[in-house]
Amino acid sequence: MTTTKRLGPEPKATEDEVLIVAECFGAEVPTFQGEGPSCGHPALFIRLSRCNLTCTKCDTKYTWDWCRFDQRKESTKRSVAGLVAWAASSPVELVVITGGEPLIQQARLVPLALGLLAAGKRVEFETNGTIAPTPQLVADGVRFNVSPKLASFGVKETKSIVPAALEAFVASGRATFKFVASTVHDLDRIAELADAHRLAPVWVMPEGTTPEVITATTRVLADGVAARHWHFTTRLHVLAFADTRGR
Ligand SMILES: Nc1nc2[nH]cc(C(=O)O)c2c(=O)[nH]1
Ligand code: SF4
Ligand SMILES: [Mg+2]
Repeated sequence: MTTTKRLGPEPKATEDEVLIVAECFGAEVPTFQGEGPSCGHPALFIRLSRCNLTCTKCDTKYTWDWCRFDQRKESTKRSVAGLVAWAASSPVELVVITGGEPLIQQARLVPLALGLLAAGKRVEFETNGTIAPTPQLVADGVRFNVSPKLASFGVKETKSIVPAALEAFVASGRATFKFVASTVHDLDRIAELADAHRLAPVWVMPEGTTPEVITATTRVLADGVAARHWHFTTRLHVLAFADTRGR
């Protein structure tokens, strides 16, 4: 086989091959997947900009709240090829694609996910569960951590709970449902939603951006989660790295 040396710069990516990215991390300064079924696994992160919800308790408002943050400073266009090359240059196997809400850019995520899989990675999406995944995105090696937002998270459930999208995630066979909770009352609401939409497996994660709040909330929630035979996850990056941006 002959190889052709490319002369000059990389060809410019077309709009179809470009994603709006808030930040990529985990390669230069290593970290773990801090949440959910892969908690504790070494991971790379691609955080996409933009969200279709406006939760008051959101901890990544720099992906969508342009009253507080400068959109031009907080987002960059990155080519799919460049993102795959970035991930491929690291030995870390798991790539977490988060946001914001990553599935807003779903069409362009298909080549990204397929490129990452071809490079030997596995892929987890952190999604709010309001946008159904297309069949092309539901590939072997891809998982969805679906995090439907409760009213107590500061969003109207008429916006955050989209039954058809939740049903599509259930049907994918590749989703876990990871609810952020602060109180035992939140657990009752999670049970109602899980029953109504047949969501399984259910994971509960304590809300909080400090180790103190996470520990206190873990103690509030643990008995109720255990009694329902649900799964529990902490937020390891908050405990380990004090919720530093880029960890
Ligand atoms: N270490 C680490 N793990 C994470 N898992 C989900 C994250 C997110 O922001 O979606 C996240 C994050 O921001 N950092
Ligand atoms: S869905 Fe997630 S990223 Fe979007 S506003 Fe709510 S917490 Fe923030
Ligand atoms: Mg986070």
